[in-house]
Amino acid sequence: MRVAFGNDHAGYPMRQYVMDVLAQLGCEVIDCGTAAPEPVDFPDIAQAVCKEVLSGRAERGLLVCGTGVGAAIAANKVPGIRAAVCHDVHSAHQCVEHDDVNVMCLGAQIVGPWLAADLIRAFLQARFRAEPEFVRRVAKLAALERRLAGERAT
Ligand SMILES: O=C(CO)[C@H](O)[C@H](O)[C@H](O)COP(=O)(O)O
Repeated sequence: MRVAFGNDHAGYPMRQYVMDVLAQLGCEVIDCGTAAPEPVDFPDIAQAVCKEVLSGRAERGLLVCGTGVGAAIAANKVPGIRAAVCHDVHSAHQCVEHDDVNVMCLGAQIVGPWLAADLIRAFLQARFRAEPEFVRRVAKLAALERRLAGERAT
């Protein structure tokens, strides 16, 4: 699987570890993160990762900031992106299975490396379950996004 990965400065300490986990899982990584500890702004990193996902160059996105929260807020501003902060393994797979999440966000200051590896594995191995209630709800998310975009334009 091709994965767009991005980290800000707060995610930087976990960067190499996450890259190694992705490599072990056989992923091809599109690197959108910072390779230096100097401060950068997570909205810029999130935007770059989301662009790769929306273009289809990456099947999933993975963002690591300090808490995962800022990255998720930023990613969810991008139409077509469904992002979630996941710090437990159940959410990491259910968010894909039920909600078709395409970008997972982690907090490098919140979870340790072993849990991060389990979360990444759970997220990447999960597949959307195209059952009527899940399809309907994801369609409603898209409809909500279109409606709000239309209201903003008027
Ligand atoms: O977690 C984050 C946003 O939710 C960021 O990665 C930063 O850690 C956070 O905003 C703190 O910023 P700082 O410049 O590292 O103090």
